[in-house]
Amino acid sequence: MTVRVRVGTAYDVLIGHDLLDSVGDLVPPAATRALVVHTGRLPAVVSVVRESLQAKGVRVVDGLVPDAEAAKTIEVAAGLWGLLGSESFTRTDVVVGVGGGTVTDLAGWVAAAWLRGVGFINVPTTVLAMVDAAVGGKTGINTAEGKNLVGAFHEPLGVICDLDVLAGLPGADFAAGMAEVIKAGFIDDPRILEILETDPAAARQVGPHTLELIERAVAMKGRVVSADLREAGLREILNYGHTLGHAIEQHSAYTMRHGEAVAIGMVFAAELAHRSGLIDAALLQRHRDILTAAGLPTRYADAPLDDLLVAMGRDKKTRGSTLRFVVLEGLAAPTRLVGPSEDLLRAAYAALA
Ligand SMILES: NC(=O)c1ccc[n+]([C@@H]2O[C@H](COP(=O)([O-])OP(=O)(O)OC[C@H]3O[C@@H](n4cnc5c(N)ncnc54)[C@H](O)[C@@H]3O)[C@@H](O)[C@H]2O)c1
Ligand SMILES: O=C(O)C(=O)C[C@@H](O)[C@H](O)[C@H](O)COP(=O)(O)O
Ligand SMILES: [Zn+2]
Repeated sequence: MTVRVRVGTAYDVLIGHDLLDSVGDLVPPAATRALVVHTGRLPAVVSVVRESLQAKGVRVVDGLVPDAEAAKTIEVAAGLWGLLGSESFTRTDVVVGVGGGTVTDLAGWVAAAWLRGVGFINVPTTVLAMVDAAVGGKTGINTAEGKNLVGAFHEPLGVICDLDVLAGLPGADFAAGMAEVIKAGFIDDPRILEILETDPAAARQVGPHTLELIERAVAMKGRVVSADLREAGLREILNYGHTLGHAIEQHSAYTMRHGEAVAIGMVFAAELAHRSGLIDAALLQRHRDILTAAGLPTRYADAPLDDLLVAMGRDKKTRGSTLRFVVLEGLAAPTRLVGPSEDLLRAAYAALA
């Protein structure tokens, strides 16, 4: 069964099996070249994508990039722009990102900036990229000062989520992707939480609930970004857990997975909300229970809060020197906590130790 989630009126996210050879169908008829951005770690996947593009008469250029967060740098992006230049890519040509969220973020940004914007297609190969990174049009890279500080909103032409590729995904990466699915559960779709509470193994490996969990998370993200692509307001809810999460990722020099850092960040946000009288102890504990059952971290004490506050000062939700957190005022009821006191921040952080 293939599920199709329409995002806005612009594009579809396809979720199912045996979908890789349909990537070529997303290429606009005028395209003659495609840059396939990938890490070299999934040769069988890239080979099917390449053949699918070639079958449409498109010449494929290989854009090999480093694995994981090392791909999201200006140097790597510049290398790909060099390739696009030497291969004379025009505005009708396309970029295809095949990989995890780091690859789709990079590929999207390279496409967003090339000739001020060419088309790109995402072929996410991790749970995280399928449910979140490849969908919604946030593209970008990191700088030395922080996470995703340079980028653009640039929507893909389409997204192909072939669940077959998840068979070889390490358990820790599977669970890290589920952190974003759990995020979707807390901010919008409690059915996700019920599924994971009934079947905790679903957060760690492919199983009978994988399709439904991915579909629910994509549908939620699709609804939100369709209403607020450029994050004027509503879209901020997708940042639940990310204010502290991004700071922790950066502090770990990106040795901690994005989803793991977001898991800790969600517990921090829940602590802030509980200590502000917005949520009860049971909802706070539900965060810890579901994330722990998924094999995700909920404790953290590896950095002085003062260091993390510097990074949080560069969070995109910050206004001037005022930190703004997405918090819950109930299950599936996100709101904002604006300018929490230093005492509150320190107490919530201490509770993570
Ligand atoms: N743009 C957005 O809206 C958005 C949303 C969420 C996260 N992100 C970004 O996504 C990134 C994290 O993505 P990620 O968790 O996919 O990390 P990742 O891209 O680093 O992939 C994780 C690991 O899985 C490996 N891998 C990928 N597919 C595989 C497969 N099918 N089988 C075996 N191994 C495979 C990769 O080689 C890598 O080592 C972060 O940079 C984060 O900021 C962006
Ligand atoms: O799509 C969004 O909007 C999100 O916030 C989704 C997040 O899961 C994702 O990690 C995103 O890249 C964070 O964006 P940023 O604007 O905080 O860099
Ligand atoms: Zn995220």
